Amino acid sequence: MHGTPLTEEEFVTALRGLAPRYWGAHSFHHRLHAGELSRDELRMWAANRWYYQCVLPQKDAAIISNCPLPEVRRLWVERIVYHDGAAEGEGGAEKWLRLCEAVGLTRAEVLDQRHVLPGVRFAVDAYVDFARRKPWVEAVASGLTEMFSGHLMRQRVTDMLANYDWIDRADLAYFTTRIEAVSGEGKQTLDLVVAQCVTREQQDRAIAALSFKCDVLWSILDALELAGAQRDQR
Ligand SMILES: O=C(O)c1cc(C(=O)O)c2c(n1)C(=O)C(=O)c1cc(C(=O)O)[nH]c1-2
Repeated sequence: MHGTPLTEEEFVTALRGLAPRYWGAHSFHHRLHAGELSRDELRMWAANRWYYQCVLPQKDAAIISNCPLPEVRRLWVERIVYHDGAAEGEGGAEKWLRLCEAVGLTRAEVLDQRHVLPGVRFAVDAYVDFARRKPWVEAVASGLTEMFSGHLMRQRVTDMLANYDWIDRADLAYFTTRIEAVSGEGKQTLDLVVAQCVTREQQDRAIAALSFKCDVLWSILDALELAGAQRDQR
């Protein structure tokens, strides 16, 4: 049963209301920010998050392939170029690889995904699968976690520089660059979702999509936390 549509303000408030379920609140992120991760845990975090980073262009390509609107496809293609770069050795993915190297991983061991945990693979694959199967607006709405990520990434840069004295600002270029991009992208995504979701059913589906994405991100960190605890017991 779907009732009367929410006003724009109510809809945005409902979306933002999911903030407590965002991965910024996860204990693994708390430990990461507080400087409590061992070097090995930091390496596992970077190598596993690589899997998320490297499928993002496929997720965005799935949105494009399901979207009949040229004006949206034109916007969305920029996200693919952002991560993949306009040429070899450029783009977000390359910056993530440099962060991996800064925490002590070789490129080869990141690229062959040997450290990717089953739970992380499951969660990330579910995100791509969601974008392939669901109507494009829902897939776009699932990316609204970016509304919450700017603040978290800013905090991460400050905290990691303060709490891991062997990490330099240059090592965190992925985040410092991303912070700029995310404020624009987050607003663009929100405007698009608000414009497209005008019935209560569409609004409810968008809220459910964002809730699903919060679960995806949370599951990534659950898997990392559990793997760390299991290593400690050995
Ligand atoms: O560092 C973070 O906490 C964080 C979170 C998120 C997010 O909330 O999904 C993204 C990113 N970073 C990010 O760098 C990024 O490129 C990105 C793309 C997307 C997406 O769903 O399309 N989320 C995120």
